[in-house]
Amino acid sequence: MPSSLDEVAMKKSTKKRLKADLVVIGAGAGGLSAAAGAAMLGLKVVLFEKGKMGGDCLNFGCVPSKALIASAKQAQAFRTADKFGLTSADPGVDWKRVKEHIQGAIGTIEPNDSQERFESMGVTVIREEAHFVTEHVIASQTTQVKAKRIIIATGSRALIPPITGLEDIEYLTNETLFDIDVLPEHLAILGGGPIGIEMAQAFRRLGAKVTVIERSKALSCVDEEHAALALRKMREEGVEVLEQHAVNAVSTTGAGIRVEVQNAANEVSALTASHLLVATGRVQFFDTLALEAGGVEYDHLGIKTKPNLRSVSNGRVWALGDAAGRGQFTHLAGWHASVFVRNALFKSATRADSLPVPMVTYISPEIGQVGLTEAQARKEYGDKVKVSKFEFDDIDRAIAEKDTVGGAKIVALKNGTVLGASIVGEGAGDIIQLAGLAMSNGLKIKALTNFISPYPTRTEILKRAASKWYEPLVFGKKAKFIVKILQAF
Ligand SMILES: Cc1cc2nc3c(=O)[nH]c(=O)nc-3n(C[C@H](O)[C@H](O)[C@H](O)COP(=O)(O)OP(=O)(O)OC[C@H]3O[C@@H](n4cnc5c(N)ncnc54)[C@H](O)[C@@H]3O)c2cc1C
Ligand SMILES: NC(=O)c1ccc[n+]([C@@H]2O[C@H](COP(=O)([O-])OP(=O)(O)OC[C@H]3O[C@@H](n4cnc5c(N)ncnc54)[C@H](O)[C@@H]3O)[C@@H](O)[C@H]2O)c1
Repeated sequence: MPSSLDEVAMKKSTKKRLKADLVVIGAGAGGLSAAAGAAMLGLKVVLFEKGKMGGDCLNFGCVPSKALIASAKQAQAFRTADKFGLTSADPGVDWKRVKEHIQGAIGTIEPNDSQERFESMGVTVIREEAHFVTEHVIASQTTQVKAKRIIIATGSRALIPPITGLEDIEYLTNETLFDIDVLPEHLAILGGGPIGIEMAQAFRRLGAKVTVIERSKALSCVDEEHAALALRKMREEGVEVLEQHAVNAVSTTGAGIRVEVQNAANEVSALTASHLLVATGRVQFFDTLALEAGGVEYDHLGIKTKPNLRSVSNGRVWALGDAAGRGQFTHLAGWHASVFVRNALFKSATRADSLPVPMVTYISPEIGQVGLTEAQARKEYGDKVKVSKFEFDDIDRAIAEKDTVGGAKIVALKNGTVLGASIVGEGAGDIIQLAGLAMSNGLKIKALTNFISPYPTRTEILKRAASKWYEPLVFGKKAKFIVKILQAF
């Protein structure tokens, strides 16, 4: 029930007053999916967005980065055409038109996330910054809403590390990268996570010199062996990846941005780049939300929530997406919205961690990962773990397409329970979904052998990796003996 404090807050305010079943703060992947679901189920929803509808993914994240990667992939195809009997060429890169392509992709998707679309669903959209007034009441500059439930889906922003001189120079983040006027001559990238590595290969393929500076290991989030293969291929394309390198200081000189680095042996050197991208992770920002007024506890990871994403301290509040501090993916934010709808509206008891979350790194070769990596599984389950592998160089479609780099590995317990899978190679992000389906539905490795895979596809690799698991059994002495006996009947 609303407290008297809420009533006082509502009465004292001169703002427009509304009542809602659900207030959603943030119109990114998480907030929009939850708002749409609730509105379609007949709830009165008020949605606050202080910036662009669609949040990070549409405007400064997945969509522009994947559009850029698509341009870069085409540029690379020019260079490597010779292997198909075509004449290779150095692609002419028109950065202005590449940017138009990026904006075109955003523009095509934008209507799905637009204010008009949500208003047509019956959602009240307020394009202002929102904050808590009490545990029940959310306000923006013009409006105050008393809500039965509140969703915090406020996302994250680039974490800016405390590096000497960084605040005094003009550096780029994901919010400014896709707006730059010229293609960088030399792009230095701080951070070898998914953002740094994806952008490194894309800009290199478009013609920039690229140096990634990673303080520990690049792509540490995925299977070690597969990350090493992908990084080797990127280095062969000319991307410089400095691992175990700390950045001591940055400054602007006449020649550009000077980055002073120190390697693991404490040797100091410097490079000068035309542009510097900071991609050293993300941080949730709750500074303007007045969470204390809402009685919402949080820490450096995000809003403190129960396994069903409900706040530990204010039962009316739910946290979705990046703000929940449980991973940063658009598909995860979408799943969080589903967890909210199932729990809050259908009173089910779905946990946010009840399904494995796949991740795809959109480089060439692409890396798709779901569940535990081999190293994680061995650490947790020791010698109960068995790994089954298959390489693309024995997949006919890959051979026909002259792209046999990489392979698949399935990590399972010896009883066939799939713990994880990783694929490196063209199409990995699509292929990994089969493993995700199996894991999400408790299917054992046998299920990955028990379907007809169309020939010739790259997806066949998962079935071949799973079939390898059974090779000793199917083609072993025991099987041969049984077949021999059966021939007598
Ligand atoms: C360069 C880059 C590439 C990425 N690529 C991928 C990818 O390929 N695949 C993938 O799955 N993920 C990718 N991600 C991650 C993905 O973008 C995020 O995980 C996802 O956008 C999170 O969605 P969200 O709804 O939690 O937050 P967001 O999309 O960040 O939305 C939050 C919204 O809340 C608004 N907001 C914040 N505070 C307030 C307030 N007080 N009042 C009103 N509004 C507020 C913000 O303006 C924002 O619009 C990428 C991220 C980056 C940066
Ligand atoms: N394909 C995808 O799905 C995709 C693509 C991009 C981003 N994302 C999401 O966005 C999140 C953020 O990506 P990200 O790459 O910024 O972060 P990240 O946290 O994944 O990686 C940051 C990297 O920067 C390094 N680092 C931190 N401080 C440093 C410093 N001072 N100097 C040098 N290196 C430093 C870290 O060791 C780490 O390797 C990802 O975790 C992911 O969830 C997903």
